[in-house]
Order: sequence, then structure tokens, then C-alpha cells
Amino acid sequence: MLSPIRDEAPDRTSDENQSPAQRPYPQQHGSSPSGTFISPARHHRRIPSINRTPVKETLNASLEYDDEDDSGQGMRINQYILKQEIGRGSFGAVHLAVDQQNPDNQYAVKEISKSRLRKKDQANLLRQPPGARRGGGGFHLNRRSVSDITRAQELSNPLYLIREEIAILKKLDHQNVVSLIEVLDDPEGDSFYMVLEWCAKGVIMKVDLDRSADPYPEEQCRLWFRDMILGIEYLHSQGIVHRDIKPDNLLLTSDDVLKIVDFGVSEMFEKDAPMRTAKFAGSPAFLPPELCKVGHGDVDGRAADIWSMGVTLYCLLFGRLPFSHHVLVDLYNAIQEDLIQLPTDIDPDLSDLLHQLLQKDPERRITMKDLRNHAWVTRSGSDPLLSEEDNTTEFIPPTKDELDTAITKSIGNFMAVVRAVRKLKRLTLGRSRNTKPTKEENHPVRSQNAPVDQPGNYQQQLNAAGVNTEISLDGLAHALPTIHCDGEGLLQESQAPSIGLNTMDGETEGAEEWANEKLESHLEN
Ligand SMILES: Nc1ncnc2c1ncn2[C@@H]1O[C@H](COP(=O)(O)OP(=O)(O)OP(=O)(O)O)[C@@H](O)[C@H]1O
Repeated sequence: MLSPIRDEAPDRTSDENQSPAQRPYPQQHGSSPSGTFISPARHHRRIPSINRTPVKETLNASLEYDDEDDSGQGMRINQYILKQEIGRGSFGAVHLAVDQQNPDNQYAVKEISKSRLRKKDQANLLRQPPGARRGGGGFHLNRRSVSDITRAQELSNPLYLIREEIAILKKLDHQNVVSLIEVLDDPEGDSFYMVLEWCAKGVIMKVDLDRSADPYPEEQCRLWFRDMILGIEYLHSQGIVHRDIKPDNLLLTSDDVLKIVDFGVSEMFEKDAPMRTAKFAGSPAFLPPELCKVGHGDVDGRAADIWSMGVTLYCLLFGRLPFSHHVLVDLYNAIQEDLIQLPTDIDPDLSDLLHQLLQKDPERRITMKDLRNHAWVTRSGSDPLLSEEDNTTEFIPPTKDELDTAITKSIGNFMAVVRAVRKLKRLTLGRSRNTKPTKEENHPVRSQNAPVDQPGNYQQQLNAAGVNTEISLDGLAHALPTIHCDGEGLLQESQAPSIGLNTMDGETEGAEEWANEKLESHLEN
């Protein structure tokens, strides 16, 4: 049941009489003010992350000061040159960084002070009953007892202090969740560093108890809310409850893709576990009513995230918090008891959604399944989101279109070679285009009699056969080492990453089989 809507408009700091949709679009957020928003491709199919490689852990990083650097910072951690500071969290600064070898590659490098982390760790420890978990980050990993963890482990590897956050980020691979690239420890210093995917437009909105912001147009909010749904649905499917969803933890890339960040208070559960938790964590203004009660006991972590999504959506739409009091007790009371205020001219679908998200009773709050199909989210069904199954699946095989349109240069090269192999076989075997080759012939590069096994020879053979391969020598040299002709298979596992296969499932395992299948179907077509 919907809670009643108050007639008065919310108290805003500016443009009191305008509905959010009428307000001027805040240019600093960088999208078209007036254009019709078209639901982006990522809402209709999962885009595999092209450059996803396993997260590196570097325990012997060195911090160098470069006196000649004119960026104002003059610092380098291994290959990362630190540029300007872009923000500050409770454990240190965040810098824009570039790769020394390839300055076009930009990253966000988050510094984490070991001493501050240890202090927080100890404070947490003191607050917990005997036998409870220890360790940093505030996680509750798999709800297992970790009493066997020794101080020696912590001392031997300081990354241990944020092991759960690293574990979570390592596990995740989704277009709406920030990627962790590397974690580095400088054994000589007080800091370690997390190298994250760079989100050029930064925090989506700065709003808190003391601050309001320019609201976004409703359609822009709908698109970002859809990103949020996909990201959080994926997290939940991985057994992760974020626990701190708020505009501060949503960043935008240069092309306006929303990324969820900061897993500092997240909890990870066994897959398919009920995800219930008694932990009190998150930012007060975004806490659900069930966590604002004294002695609240276990609550459903997913429903808690959904409430915070509601508060966040409210902020994006109206530029202010729905419940706002400086005294914590008053804030918690308001969250538990006050009705939300909405403008009278609001789209009824949006009003319905906000009431369902900010439903005080977690048992009656909208579920993710209903949320993804809600009329406001899908424009009454005319703009559906990609299916839950596609969104939460671990391994996304590329579509034929994705392969053929050469998502990456190297996949393009690979497919060009496949086409060339096919042409060459047809010519050397004197087969017509329509004759179906035998199975043995169908695997030219696997065949014992394959024409060549060296890139140079191969090029010669192609040329001798008069094949116009459309492949530059560079391309061939790049792609061919991934193919060998000894009857063992198509790809040398170690080289699979060079054609981007590891990006399909985060590992090279299965790449050979995948490539064989792809080649086979290409040869048959
Ligand atoms: N990947 C990123 N890309 C771009 N900017 C980032 C990125 N990560 C963080 N930032 C910027 O740095 C600021 C601080 O981030 P950080 O995660 O340290 O702070 P925080 O969210 O307050 O964290 P904490 O909970 O640790 O205090 C963010 O508000 C944001 O402006």
C-alpha cells in the first residue's frame, strides 16, 4: 500500500516553484540538457569488460619522488605517476595517475594509511564480543569465524588488513561496478595503494545533511537508476550486500556510465544465503528504518540496499535528502516515521516507485525482481532492461556481431586470420565455396598437415596462394603466435590474453575450447 503523498512541495534551496524536470540541467555533470535520452546499449546486453585482467598484488612497490616533475606532486609508485589529488577519504588521498609507459592509461590511485587502518581495526575489535571476527575493512566475509587468523599473518602482509575489500573487488566484473586493477604495498612506508578504474566525471552528486545540489532531469535519473539496478542486482547475485549506497559512492565515467564504488562496509555471504545481518553500517541519512531501531537484530541486507537506492534516487531527482535532521536521534525517528514529500505534479509511476522503495516495512518493500520491471524504470514496458539472467551470469560469450565488428584490434586480427585460414584452405584444397569440407579439413590449423606453423611462413603461403588476406604483417605477427598447428589445439593458453579471451570470464581457462568452437562455426559458415 502506498503511503500518502503530502501536498506541499519539498523544501528546496533554489527554484522553489519549478518541478525537477523544468529546472535547468546542471552543466557540470556533462550530458545533453535537452536531448532525448536513449536507453544505452548496456541496458540491453551485458558488455564484457575488454581489459579485465586478474587483479595484481604487488608487495614490494617503491615510492619515488621525482624532483623534476612539474605536475605539483612528483610522485611515482612503480609504473604509476601520480597527478593531482582528486579526493580524500578517511584513509588517505585519491590521485589521478597515469601509466609511465602509456600516459593515455589513466587510473585513480587510492592511498590507504596502514596506521589509520590498524587503529580502526583495533577499535572494531574492542567493540566486538569475544570470538567475533577480526581484521580490517569492516567486512563479514562468508559469515565464517576467522578466529584462527593470527597477528603474524597481518604483519607479514599489510594487504591483509583490507583483504575482504580486495577479495570482493577481485571477484566482481560488471559494467556498473568499479574495477580494481592492482594493489600495491610499499613496505618502507605507511601507505598501500589501490589502483582503480578511473571515473573521469567523479561523484554523481554531492549531497548530505548540510548540502543540497542541482537535481538532474527525470530521464537522466531513470537511466542512472537503471545502471544502479543492474550493478546492485549483480552484487546481490554474487552474495554481496553493499550497505553504503549513496550518491557519494556512485561515480561517473567520461561517457556517463554509473559505477558503484567503496566496498568498505560491504558484506559477502555464501551464494544463495538469505543475506541477513545485524551489522550497523552505512551512512545515517541512507539507513533503512529497520536499522534505525534500537536492538534491531538481523535485517535483510538486500532490502536495506533497496531502501538506500530509494534515498539516492530521491537525491538525484530533487537535489536533497528525503529525511534530514542534524541530531541523529531526530534523523532516525524521521526515517522510521515521516512520510516522504513529493511535488504534486510528479509522474504517478515515479511517485509509486519512490513509495515502494521507501516503504518502511522491509517485508513489503519492493524487491529487485519487481523493481527491474517497474513501469517508471521500463517506461511502461517499452524500455525493458536486459534479463536478470544475462545481467548476473558470470561468463558472457560474445555474440557473432561483437566478434565480427572487432571489439578489439586483437580480436579483429584473430578473426581476420580465421578468415584467411579458411580462404587458404579453400584455395589449396581446390574446394569451391559451397563444398562443405571434411572435419579434418575443417580444422586447418589443428591438422597435422597444416601448411605452416610460423607467422613468416604463413604469410608466404598466403601470398603464394594469391590470397588477399587484408591482414597487415603487424596484425599477423600479433595474432598468429596464438595459433599453433601441432594438433593440440588452437591457442596456447599463455597467449590467450593477447586476443582478449580472458576478458570473457576473467581467466584463460576455457579460452582454447571457446576459440575452437568459434573457429569451427566460422569455418562452417
Ligand atoms: N575510481 C575513481 N575515479 C575517480 N575518482 C575517484 C575514484 N575513487 C575515488 N574517487 C574520488 O576520490 C574521493 C575519495 O574517495 P574515497 O573512496 O577515498 O573516499 P570515501 O568514499 O570517502 O571513502 P572512505 O569511505 O574510505 O572514507 C571520491 O569522493 C571521489 O571524488
